Amino acid sequence: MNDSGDIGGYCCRLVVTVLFGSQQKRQRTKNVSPKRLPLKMNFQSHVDEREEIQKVTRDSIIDASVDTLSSSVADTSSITKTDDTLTSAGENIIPIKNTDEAGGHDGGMQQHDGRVGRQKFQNVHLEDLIDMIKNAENTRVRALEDLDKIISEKEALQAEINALEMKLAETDARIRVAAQEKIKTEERLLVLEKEKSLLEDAIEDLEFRLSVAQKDVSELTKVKTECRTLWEKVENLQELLDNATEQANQAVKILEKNHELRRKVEELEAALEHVNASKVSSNKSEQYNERLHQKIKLLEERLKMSEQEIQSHVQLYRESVKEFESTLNKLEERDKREDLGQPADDMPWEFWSRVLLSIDGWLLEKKISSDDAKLLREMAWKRDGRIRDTYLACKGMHDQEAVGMFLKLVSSPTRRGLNIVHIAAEMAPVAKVGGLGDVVSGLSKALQRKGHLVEIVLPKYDCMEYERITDLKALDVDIQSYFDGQLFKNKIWVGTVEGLPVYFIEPHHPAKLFWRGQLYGEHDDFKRFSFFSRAALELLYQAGKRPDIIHCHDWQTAFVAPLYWEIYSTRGLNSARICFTCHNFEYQGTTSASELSSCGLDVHHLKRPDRMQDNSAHDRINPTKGAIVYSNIVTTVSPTYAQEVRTAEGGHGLHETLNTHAKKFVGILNGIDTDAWNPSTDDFLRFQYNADDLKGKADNKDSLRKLLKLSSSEPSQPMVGCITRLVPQKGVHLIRHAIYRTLELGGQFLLLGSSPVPHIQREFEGIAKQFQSHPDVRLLLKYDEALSHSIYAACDMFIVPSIFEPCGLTQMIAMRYGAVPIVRRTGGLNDTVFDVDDDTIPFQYRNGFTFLTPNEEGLNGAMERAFDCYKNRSEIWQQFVQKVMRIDFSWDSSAEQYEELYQKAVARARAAATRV
Ligand SMILES: Nc1ncnc2c1ncn2[C@@H]1O[C@H](COP(=O)(O)OP(=O)(O)O)[C@@H](O)[C@H]1O
Repeated sequence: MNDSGDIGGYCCRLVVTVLFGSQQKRQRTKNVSPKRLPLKMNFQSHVDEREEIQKVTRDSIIDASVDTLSSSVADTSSITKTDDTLTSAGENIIPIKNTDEAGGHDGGMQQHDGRVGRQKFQNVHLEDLIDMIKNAENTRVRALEDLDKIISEKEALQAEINALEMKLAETDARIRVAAQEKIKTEERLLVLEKEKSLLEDAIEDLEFRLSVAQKDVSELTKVKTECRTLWEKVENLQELLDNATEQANQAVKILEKNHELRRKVEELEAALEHVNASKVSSNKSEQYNERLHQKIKLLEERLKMSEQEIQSHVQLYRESVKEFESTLNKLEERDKREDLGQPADDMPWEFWSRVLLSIDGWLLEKKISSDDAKLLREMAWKRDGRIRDTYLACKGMHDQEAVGMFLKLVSSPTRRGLNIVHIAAEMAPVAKVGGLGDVVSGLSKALQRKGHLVEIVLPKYDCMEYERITDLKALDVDIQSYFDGQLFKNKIWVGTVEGLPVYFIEPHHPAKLFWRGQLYGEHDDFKRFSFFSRAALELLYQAGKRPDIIHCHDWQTAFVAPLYWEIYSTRGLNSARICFTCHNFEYQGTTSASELSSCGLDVHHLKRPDRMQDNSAHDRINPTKGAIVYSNIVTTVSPTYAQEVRTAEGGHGLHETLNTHAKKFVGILNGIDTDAWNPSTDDFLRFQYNADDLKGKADNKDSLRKLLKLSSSEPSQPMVGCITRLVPQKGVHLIRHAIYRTLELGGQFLLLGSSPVPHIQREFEGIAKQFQSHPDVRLLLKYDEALSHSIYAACDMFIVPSIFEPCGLTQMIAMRYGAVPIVRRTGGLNDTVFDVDDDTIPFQYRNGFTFLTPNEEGLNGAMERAFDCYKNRSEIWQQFVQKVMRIDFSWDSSAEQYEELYQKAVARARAAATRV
C-alpha cells in the first residue's frame, strides 16, 4: 500500500508539475497582445505547444516510470531514497527529503544509476510491475484528459481573442467613420458660424432700428408732455385773462369813480368861483376858501393816483392778453405741425443755423442783451423745441415783435419750475420741535414733486438726527458773514434729507451758536437766529444763486425779509420774491431795538410804526412784524387762524399790521407728510394696517399696553391719546381734566409731551408720579418720535383741546391712524374736524367730536358723546374709523395753493421789471 501510494503521490506531483508549467504558459499566452501576434502564427504556436506538451509529458512519464520502477525494484527496503531518485526525473519536482542528504549523495547516485536499476529490476515481482504500469498508465490517461481540457480551454480563450479582435476591427472602422463625420460636422459648423454672424449683423441692424424707434417714441412722449404743459399754460393764461378782465372791470369802476371825483372837483371849482365872485372877504370865507383848495388838491392827488393805478391795471391786462395770444398762436402752430406728424427734432441743421444767426444779429444790433443772447444761443445749440416753435411762430413778423417773443422764452414764468429756497429753523425729521419742522419738509417734498427746484437752508445744530441725513459733507469753502461789526466764517455742510437738498450752516462764532443741545429756548435766541438769517442770505449771494422764491418761516428767520430788501437786493441778489409763513403769532421774537443792528440792519431806519417797531412796546423791534411788512407774500397755516389773527383778540398785537397788509396775507391749511405718516408702511409700528384691515390696529394697542404695563384685560376698553407740547396754548388744564374724565368714563389715557414752561412740567411730573403704576393711565413726559407713532396707532380717540391752534397736525395724523379726534373748534382744528352731530355740515365731511367753549363742561360734552358712540354703537364707530383714515390730508392741494401764490408773485415781479 505504501509503495503504490508513494508512486501515486509521485505521479500526482508529476501531473501537478505539468499542469503548473502549462498554466504558466497559458498565463503568458493571455498576456500577449493580440495586436502583436498575427492570428495564424498564434494559432500555430498553440498547436506546436500542445504537441510539445504531450510529448514532454509522455516522455517524462515513461522515463519516470522506468526510473521509479528501477529505484523501487533496486531498494524496496529503503523508501526514503525514492525522493532522491525522483529528483532526477524532473526539474520541477520538489524534493520532500532533507536537501543536504540529497546533495551529499548526488554525484555517486548518477554514476551507478543504470547498474543499480537493472539489479533492482531483476528483484521486482512481475505482478507489482504490472500494477505499477497500470497505475502509471491510469495516471497518464488522466493527465492526457487534463491536457485535453486545458487545450479546449485554451481554444475557447482563443475564440474569445478572435471575437475581441473582430470587435477591435469594427471599432477601428467606426473610428474612421466618426473621423469622417467629424470633418463633416466641422464643415457644418463653419456654415453655421457664417449664418450666426449674418444673424448678428441683422440683430445689430434691428437694435439700431429699435433705438431709433425708441428715440421717436420718447420724442413723441416729449411732444405729448409739452402739449400737456402748453394746455396747462393755456389754462393758466385763461386764469390770467380772467384776472386781467377783473382788473379791467376794476379799472372801469375806478374810472367811474374818477369821473365822479372830477365832477365833484368841477363843482367845487364852480363853488370857489362863486365864492370869489361874491367877493366875501371875511376871515371865515378865506378859511373856507383855503380848505376848499386843500380838498381840491387832495382830490387831484387821489385822481392822479387812481389814474396811475388804472394805467398799471391796463398795462397788466394788456400784457396778460398778449401773453395769452402768443401762447395760443404757439399752440396753434404746434397743433398744425403735429397734424403733419413732424417729429420734434426733424429740423435740418440749416434751420438751427438760421436761428443762431438771427440771435447773433439781434445781439449785434443791440436789440437783445448779451445775457439773453447767451441763453437763447444755448437753447438753439441744444435744439430746444421751444425756440424752434417760437422761430416758426415768428415767421413774417417784424423784428421787434419777434425779439419780444424770443425774450419771453428766457423770462417766461412758465418756462420752467421755480427755484424755491426755504430758510428755516426746523425741518422734520432731522431738526424738529413741532409742526414747523413737518411743514418745511412736507411742503418742500410736495413742491419738488410738482417739478420745482426746492432747497433748504438750516442751522447745523449739534443735536440733529444726523443718521437721517444722507451724504452729509462739509464743503471746502468758508462763507464769511457780517455780524456785530465783523465778519465771521461759516462752514457749509450739504446733505439730503428725505430726498431734498439741504445746506447746513455752521458758524465759527465764539458763542457756539448752534452747539447748545437744543434748538430753541436759549437766552440769546435773537442773536443766534438773526446771525443765521444773515449767513443764509450770504450763502445764496456768494453761491451766485438766483432763486425765484425765498421762503422764510416764523420769527427765527423773519429777518430774511428786511435783510433781503434792505441789503442783498441792492447787491444783486434780486431775482427772488419773499414769502413769509407765520406758524404761530404767539411767538414774535421781539427784543430791544439796539439788538437789530448786529445783523447789519439799520435800527433808525426800521424802528418805525410802519416797519419793524413793535406795536405795543415802542422801544422794541418785532421781527415778525418786519417780515409782514417786507415780504411779498405772507401766509399763515389755516384759513380760520388767518381770520382770527386779524382781530384784536387773536392777533397778538399784530392784527393792525396784518390788516394793513391784508392783500398779501392768506391762510393756507397745512397738509401732513402722508409718506412719513402711513400706518400701512410705518416702520415704527409692530403691526402695519390700513382702513380695510384694522386687525393691526388692535394688535398695536395690545402691544403698547404691554409695553407700558397698562391693563390689557379688556381689549375693547377705549384708549384716549394726546401728543403735544405742554404749553398754555394747548389747553393744559383741559388735558389734565381729560385724564380724570377718561378714567370716569372707563377708558385708558396716554399722554406724550413735554413742557418748556417749568411750572407746567413740574405739575405734569406730579400727575405722572400719581399714575406711575396705574393700570389705565400713563404720562410720558418726553419727546419721542417713535413712541408718538405707536400712540397714534394704538389710540381709539385723540384729544386736542387747544385754546388757539394755528393749524394743528396731530388731529390729522391721528385720523390717518384711525384715532377719532375730539377737538376744540378753533384755528386749523375748525378747518379740519367737523362734528358728527353738526347738521349744518354735509354728512360726508363729519369726522370727529368738537366743542367750542374752552372749559371742562365743553370738553366733557364732546368726550361723553365719543365714549357713547364707541361703547354703544360699535359698528358705526368702526365705519367712522375707516372713514377718517381715508381722508386726504396730503400736501397736494395746499402745495398747489403755495405754488399759485409763488407764480403770481414772480409774474408780478417780471411784469414790473419789463415796465422799468
Ligand atoms: N412729545 C412729543 N414726542 C414726539 N412728537 C411730538 C411730541 N410733541 C409733539 N410732537 C409732534 O410735533 C408735531 C406737533 O405739531 P402741531 O400739532 O402743529 O403742534 P405745534 O407745532 O404747535 O407743536 C406733531 O408731528 C406731533 O406728533
